[in-house]
Amino acid sequence: MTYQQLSWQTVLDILVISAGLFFLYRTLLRLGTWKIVSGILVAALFFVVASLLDLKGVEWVYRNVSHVAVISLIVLFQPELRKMFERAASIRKKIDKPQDPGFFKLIAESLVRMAESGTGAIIVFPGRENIAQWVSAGFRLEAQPSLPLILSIFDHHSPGHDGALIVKNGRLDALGVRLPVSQNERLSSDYGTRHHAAMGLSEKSDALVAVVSEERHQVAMFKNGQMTPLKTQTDIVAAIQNHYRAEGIFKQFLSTKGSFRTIGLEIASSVAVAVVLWVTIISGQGEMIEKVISVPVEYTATAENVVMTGEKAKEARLHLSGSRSDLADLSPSTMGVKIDLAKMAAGKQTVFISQDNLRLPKGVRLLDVDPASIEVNISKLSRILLPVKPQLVGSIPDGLRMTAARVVPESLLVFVPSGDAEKSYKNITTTPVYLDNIRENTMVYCKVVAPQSVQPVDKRWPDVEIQVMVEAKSVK
Ligand SMILES: Nc1ncnc2c1ncn2[C@@H]1O[C@H](COP(=O)(O)OP(=O)(O)OP(=O)(O)O)[C@@H](O)[C@H]1O
Repeated sequence: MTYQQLSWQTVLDILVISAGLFFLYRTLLRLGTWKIVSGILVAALFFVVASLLDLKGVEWVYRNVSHVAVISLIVLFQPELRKMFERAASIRKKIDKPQDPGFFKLIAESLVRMAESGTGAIIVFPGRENIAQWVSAGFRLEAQPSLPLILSIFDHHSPGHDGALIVKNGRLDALGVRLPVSQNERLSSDYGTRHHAAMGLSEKSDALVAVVSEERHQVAMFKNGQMTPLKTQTDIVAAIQNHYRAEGIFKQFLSTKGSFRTIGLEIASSVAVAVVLWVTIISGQGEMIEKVISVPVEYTATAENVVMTGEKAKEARLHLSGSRSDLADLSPSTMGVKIDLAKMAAGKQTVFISQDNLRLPKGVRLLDVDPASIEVNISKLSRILLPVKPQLVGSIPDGLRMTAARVVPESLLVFVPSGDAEKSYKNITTTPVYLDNIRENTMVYCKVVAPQSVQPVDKRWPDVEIQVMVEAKSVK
């Protein structure tokens, strides 16, 4: 990248790519998919190095495999992509906040009390996203929260203590709800299914899940696939209040734990990777280059009463300029020079080849063309009757002689260019008839063979019948 190339668009381009890389990394880190991502990053790095070293073979493999790889990645990351889109769709949705200011203290106190007494519990506080698709079973409660009610729900003598309690709009909405268990290795196997279930829902949605550990006598909060053990009631109140605060898209993405130093380092790395990508691949693809290619010249049909005569140019060499990626994708067969004969009147015409009669892709410019113009001879047509002359090849076998070669029809009505050339058309011929194998009177069907400038009046050439009559040579 030279200084001249450093426009505001380039800077914006790099910043957008950096932001994309950073958010992608953060999202995948939160979802615990970073192992796959690091594999992809190593592959990408390998490609960048190969590109810098100009290793054509490796580049070729990457270019050809990349389309399949993109589809595979979409399939592989389908759950993550779905989650990203769902998250984006629910960004504007309002969160169902509890209205009672005493709610937070009440919940925190219940959690602390249960931790002290060693009562296992899971309480779910949904965020903006609908969690219905992830949870199952459970019983509708719709009750006003109170300390005795929460404690009795999770009392292990109570039949409804198994499963999670869902809190919506500051009310106890349902109990005994089953959550999706996390398949991630992020949470140590020292934790049991309660913790893995809380982790599972926090990975799949933006819900906050509070867990009280029966064994550890400890409260932990799960949000965005991260577990945070909390010691005091004040910390628990703060965590729940924080969850209900309107979170902007940036905060959601930054919500994975990390110090300012780590986040700063990640942002700097994203910018660095974006710059390397831009310099090695993107700017390379956008670099303007020139290319010379040969393309076919195509002619449309003429008007009814005229015909094109004389030599026809078949190919033109185009000198083009465009970005490396645009020129690499050019296919000469689909971008020929098109000469429109439909509206041309009789006479000699010169058609200049320009961008207008070429089907060039957007962004590709025509610098020069050889030939610069094409001579087109358009002649009026005359209607004449031309005899059909059979094309007889070889000779009749020994002992036989040909007495006649009749053609049906004997002549055909044709259009020929009028003027001086008109008289040069003496006849039209047929596809060959090989005489060497003819031992008796034979009839064969042949096609008409005529120059391009001779056209049948009836639009299509009829098949012609050739009768070859033979007889035995008389021995003298
Ligand atoms: N998918 C689930 N959804 C909701 N709750 C679940 C789910 N799986 C297990 N639980 C709850 O977790 C309890 C079992 O907890 P377990 O002891 O296996 O987990 P743990 O993480 O070790 O928790 P603790 O530290 O409290 O022992 C079950 O009785 C049930 O109440």
